[in-house]
Amino acid sequence: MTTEEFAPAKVNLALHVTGRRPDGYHLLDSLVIFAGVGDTVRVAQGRGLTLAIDGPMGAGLDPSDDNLVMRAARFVGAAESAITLTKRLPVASGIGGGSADAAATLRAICRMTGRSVPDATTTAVLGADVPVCLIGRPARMRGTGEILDPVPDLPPFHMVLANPGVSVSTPEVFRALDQRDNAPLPALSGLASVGDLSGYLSVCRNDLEKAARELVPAIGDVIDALAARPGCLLARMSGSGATCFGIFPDRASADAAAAQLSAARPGWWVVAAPALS
Ligand SMILES: C[C@](O)(CO)[C@H](O)COP(=O)(O)OP(=O)(O)OC[C@H]1O[C@@H](n2ccc(N)nc2=O)[C@H](O)[C@@H]1O
Ligand SMILES: Nc1ncnc2c1ncn2[C@@H]1O[C@H](COP(=O)(O)OP(=O)(O)OP(=O)(O)O)[C@@H](O)[C@H]1O
Repeated sequence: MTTEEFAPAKVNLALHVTGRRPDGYHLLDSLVIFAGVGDTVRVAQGRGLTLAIDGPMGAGLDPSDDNLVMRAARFVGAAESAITLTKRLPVASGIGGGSADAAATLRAICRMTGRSVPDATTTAVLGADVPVCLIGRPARMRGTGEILDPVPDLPPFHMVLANPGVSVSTPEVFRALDQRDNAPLPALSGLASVGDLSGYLSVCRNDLEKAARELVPAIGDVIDALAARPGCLLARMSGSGATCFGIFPDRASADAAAAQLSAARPGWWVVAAPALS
């Protein structure tokens, strides 16, 4: 028997840094959604616990015991599992690929073995983004990532995700912040249309963007290039970067923008994808 789970990209539509704990971890207030592009985790019965990695973004990723897939498998006590990760999301790029893979692994192994999926909060030991990835639905994420609240239904919309091909170290970005006590997100309500959503987001921020742009100036080029595409309602960085997203009202405008951007910037990773509801 083989079981397969999709590991969708996580997108922080807004990310406010509201404080810092004594242990150095930051308090966040973030509107998180998922995109219809991601990695795949396949689990089959195996001898021992093994991991193989393929896919267009798999080359630089080590299938060792430290891989988040292996850590997640051990977390739920998997012993006899042959896991294959098909990596399509760029590594260390602000869209939570490793966390999404960990969450998909937890779901796949629990389904296969009949165990119940762990409570999301307990999975924060695997990484701050793992709980929200395990929930896998739009959420308001607070604390250091473990406080998750559902959000009112969001309107359908499409995104273009773009990454300049430079990996970014999350701890380095947090360390470089010059302000850590920003206001929380405004109340989430009245987001019936994509215009309402982009209006709401335009008064929010990604508080990691300034520090990330100082470390990786190409992030500014990506945001400018997305914002210049016809139909783009808002462009912003996700997570700690360097992937940025543009919001588009429909699939046709997102597909056209992605095609234009890929042609203009052949070295970038560019993809159009719907927001998952
Ligand atoms: C930036 C976000 O992607 C937003 O969704 C997450 O907060 C980061 O999630 P993640 O990559 O799963 O993060 P982890 O692997 O747990 O942490 C990497 C490092 O980021 C810093 N970190 C992470 C989360 C957080 N709330 N405060 C932090 O200061 C810590 O230095 C930590 O050592
Ligand atoms: N399965 C995996 N996929 C990606 N990265 C992994 C994986 N396992 C371990 N890692 C390591 O985790 C680190 C973060 O990678 P990831 O792609 O999750 O970053 P990210 O997209 O910036 O995450 P976030 O948005 O949560 O900050 C990298 O240094 C990478 O080597």
